[in-house]
Amino acid sequence: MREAQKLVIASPSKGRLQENAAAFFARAGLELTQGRGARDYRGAVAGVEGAEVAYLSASEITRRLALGEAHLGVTGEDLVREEIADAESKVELLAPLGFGFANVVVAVPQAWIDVRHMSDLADVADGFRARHGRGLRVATKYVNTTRRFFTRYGVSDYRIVESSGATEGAPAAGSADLIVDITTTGATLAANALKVIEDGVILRSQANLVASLAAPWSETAREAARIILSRIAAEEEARTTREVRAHLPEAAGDLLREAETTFGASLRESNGKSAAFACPAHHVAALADWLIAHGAKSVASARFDYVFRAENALWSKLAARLG
Ligand SMILES: Nc1ncnc2c1ncn2[C@@H]1O[C@H](COP(=O)(O)OP(=O)(O)OP(=O)(O)O)[C@@H](O)[C@H]1O
Ligand SMILES: O=P(O)(O)OC[C@H]1O[C@H](OP(=O)(O)OP(=O)(O)O)[C@H](O)[C@@H]1O
Ligand SMILES: [Mg+2]
Repeated sequence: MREAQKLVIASPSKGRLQENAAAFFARAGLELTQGRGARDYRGAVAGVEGAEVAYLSASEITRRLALGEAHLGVTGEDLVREEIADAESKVELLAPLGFGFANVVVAVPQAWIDVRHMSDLADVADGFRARHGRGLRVATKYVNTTRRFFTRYGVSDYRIVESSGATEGAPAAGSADLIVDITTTGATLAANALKVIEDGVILRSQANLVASLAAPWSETAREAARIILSRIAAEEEARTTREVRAHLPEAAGDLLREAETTFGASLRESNGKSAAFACPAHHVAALADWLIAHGAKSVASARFDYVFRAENALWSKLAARLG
């Protein structure tokens, strides 16, 4: 009974997301340990009471989140949209994680030279049965995603051929006419003489940190989630922010305020001779140039390890949904 009250974090145990997910938790200073039992695939979070880790495939993680059998998980948005009916009400996508990028696309044989847009595909579908005596066949494991997208574009006369592997081979093998599948580099599509329909990118997916709204959010689970999310948020802010220190002849207030608004930086301290900003990492060079142009003698930037805030944005987002 007490076990069931713990926070369950589901982390990919195999496939494309495994290594990056482990690295993501490690960066946040969360050491996930794996239990000994190879059958068990359960672990813990070092130093965080009340949390346990379930190592599962990305697809199984998505299913458990929907069922409320895991509280937090790392999985692809493509799987969330496909596997969870009414995803908005069952889970909360807390944060995109910057890895596991892949597009879910509609792809047809390159030989279909007249088919470039979804409207062309709708025309083909309409005339296909008259010409071939049967409707179009679409090979995919993204059944729900395909149905929603095809309906939106008025493609109606088709049949789905469920495919769980080597989907790209289906048209050449003669078991389907076109496919809906996930692609990153496009190499597999090209190797199978397929092309992506121009407006046929259904979803630009990446790995997300996802919370279940259906899970039993006991006090223990909430407290563990709050701690874990504050570390994740602190690491994320540290990774995307730099401290910028400038030695200025006179740290005029107007100048500092202009620096803040122009570069999205926030002034942390200033004392007439020097000023320190927290600045988005991608604006550091521009801010430094600008400060030097406005009289700074030197500008140095440094990384933070963690930036903890009283207001934890990730936890606030989740708490608001949990009520
Ligand atoms: N090139 C890619 N191909 C497929 N998935 C990718 C790719 N890049 C990132 N992903 C993401 O990784 C998720 C898991 O895919 P992966 O193929 O690793 O699963 P798996 O654990 O091997 O399970 P399965 O056996 O069902 O494929 C995808 O749903 C997607 O979100
Ligand atoms: O656009 P690309 O970079 O070529 O990647 C796309 C391929 O990668 C995935 O398969 P995966 O290697 O995961 O094998 P699987 O089908 O066994 O899951 C996906 O199903 C595509 O087949
Ligand atoms: Mg795969």
